[in-house]
Amino acid sequence: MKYYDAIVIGSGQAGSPLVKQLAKAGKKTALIEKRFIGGTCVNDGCTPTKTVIGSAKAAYLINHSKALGVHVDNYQIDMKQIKARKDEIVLSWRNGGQKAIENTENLDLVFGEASFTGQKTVKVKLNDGGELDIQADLIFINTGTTPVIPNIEGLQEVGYFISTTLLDVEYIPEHLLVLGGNYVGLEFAQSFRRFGSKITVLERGPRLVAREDEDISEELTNILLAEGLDIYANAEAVKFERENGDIKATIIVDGRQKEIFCSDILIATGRRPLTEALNAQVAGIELDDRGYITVNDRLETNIPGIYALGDVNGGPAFTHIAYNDYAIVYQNLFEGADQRTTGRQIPYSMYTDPQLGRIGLTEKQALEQGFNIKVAKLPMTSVARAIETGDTRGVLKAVVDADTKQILGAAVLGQEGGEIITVLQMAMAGGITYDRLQYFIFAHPSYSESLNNLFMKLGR
Ligand SMILES: Cc1cc2nc3c(=O)[nH]c(=O)nc-3n(C[C@H](O)[C@H](O)[C@H](O)COP(=O)(O)OP(=O)(O)OC[C@H]3O[C@@H](n4cnc5c(N)ncnc54)[C@H](O)[C@@H]3O)c2cc1C
Ligand SMILES: NC(=O)c1ccc[n+]([C@@H]2O[C@H](COP(=O)([O-])OP(=O)(O)OC[C@H]3O[C@@H](n4cnc5c(N)ncnc54)[C@H](O)[C@@H]3O)[C@@H](O)[C@H]2O)c1
Repeated sequence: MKYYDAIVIGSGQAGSPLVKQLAKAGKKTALIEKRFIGGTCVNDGCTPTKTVIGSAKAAYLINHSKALGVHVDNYQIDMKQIKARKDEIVLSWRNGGQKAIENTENLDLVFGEASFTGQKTVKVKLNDGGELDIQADLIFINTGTTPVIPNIEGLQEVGYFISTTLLDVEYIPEHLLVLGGNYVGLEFAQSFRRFGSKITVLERGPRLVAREDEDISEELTNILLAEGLDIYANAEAVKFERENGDIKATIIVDGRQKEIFCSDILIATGRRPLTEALNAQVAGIELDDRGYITVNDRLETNIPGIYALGDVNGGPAFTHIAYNDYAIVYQNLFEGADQRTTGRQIPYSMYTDPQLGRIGLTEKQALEQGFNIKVAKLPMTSVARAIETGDTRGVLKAVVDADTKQILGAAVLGQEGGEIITVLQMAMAGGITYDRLQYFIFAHPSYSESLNNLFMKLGR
């Protein structure tokens, strides 16, 4: 048995910064990672998808440059080059992260799969053979999630992509059937449409991005339809089979059966926590009924000294939230702070093009919570910067408290939506009321300047 002060399981977006700080604080620390440094975000998620989305955007711009007086006769999509560029960027992040960890004193990096053997003891099945038994008083679990694969007749036989494997294709799928109409499904669907694939999206729920307000979902759906995607809501695949080299999908849309022929399938139907291998029950760690680790608002499990950070604790599954989990735990343990997850802001941005930036409450949530609200909306066609740049797709929407004038939430579907939402997030954090933003000085011509006109819609 080897003794440490701290063990971190998983080098995701919380574990990687945490191990360096633990070691710096003088704790003898072990980081156990079964795959790659950087976890999902660096290797399978944010970094590679946003790199591929960058290539897809270039294709879109070429296709739409004529309206700006720029005529391009010919262009080719080189999937091998797109993949190579993605690999290079991912590797540079992964290797840079690994080097920083290896160069940290007091920190052992162990490649292998960790599982609990007792309350504070862990066995590591080493990737290059053998096992290692370790023990520590402080244990931090940051094992993340993995895709959920629906149990559909014939799916295993015909084969399918998940987000990780689709990132490695070196050809353009002829007709990609995408199951799931949310973040993963839509970012990939739009990108591959721009590379030249025919795309069909099946969403089981009543509409795309169903957590958003209906008007935002509809606006985004119309943008994607205009790019040539076929979209079915209230839709599920019930059977797959091979027929003459194609995949025949039997689907049910609005209760009616239909057949679709496609060449490839992407499963983007959500993710589940990576807790099975952990053997958490041996340590007495409580999981919820979906397998997520239960934590309090300081991210500690029911076992004192064992924490769960990032996607695996069932909080909002975003990199910046995993990072904030790290910040909360670190500040509480080493800076004497009392940081909690309760009430923290949850911004996010979906990287369709245009992006959908979001912060705070939707209109529906604000009404459900009993606020007396006013809603402001401004189409991107009224935004000077968008008109001048040549892309007026989308809309800005803000929900405010009519009594206190506080901003309760906002959605920005438009160019730089993910950046504009940050301006609103800071206004919300600083308690800047909407009436002050009506005459706030923003640089001209910027997208953020449109916030003047957005809030003017609410009157003085
Ligand atoms: C396609 C895709 C695109 C995404 N894009 C975005 C985006 O644009 N913006 C955003 O904010 N979020 C995005 N996300 C979500 C984001 O990637 C995750 O929220 C983030 O990576 C969460 O990190 P984490 O720290 O919880 O764990 P992860 O990053 O998932 O890391 C967990 C690590 O633990 C390791 N591990 C698991 N079990 C064990 C074990 N038993 N022993 C040892 N090691 C183990 C895994 O190998 C992994 O390296 C995306 C996700 C996907 C799938
Ligand atoms: N830009 C970003 O921040 C970003 C990008 C990608 C992923 N992510 C994160 O990754 C996580 C996973 O994303 P995701 O899109 O895979 O999951 P998700 O849970 O967000 O969406 C899955 C969608 O699939 C639908 N669905 C489920 N089963 C289905 C079926 N059998 N047939 C058709 N539709 C079905 C659901 O109704 C839902 O709309 C998200 O929680 C998100 O936080 C974030």
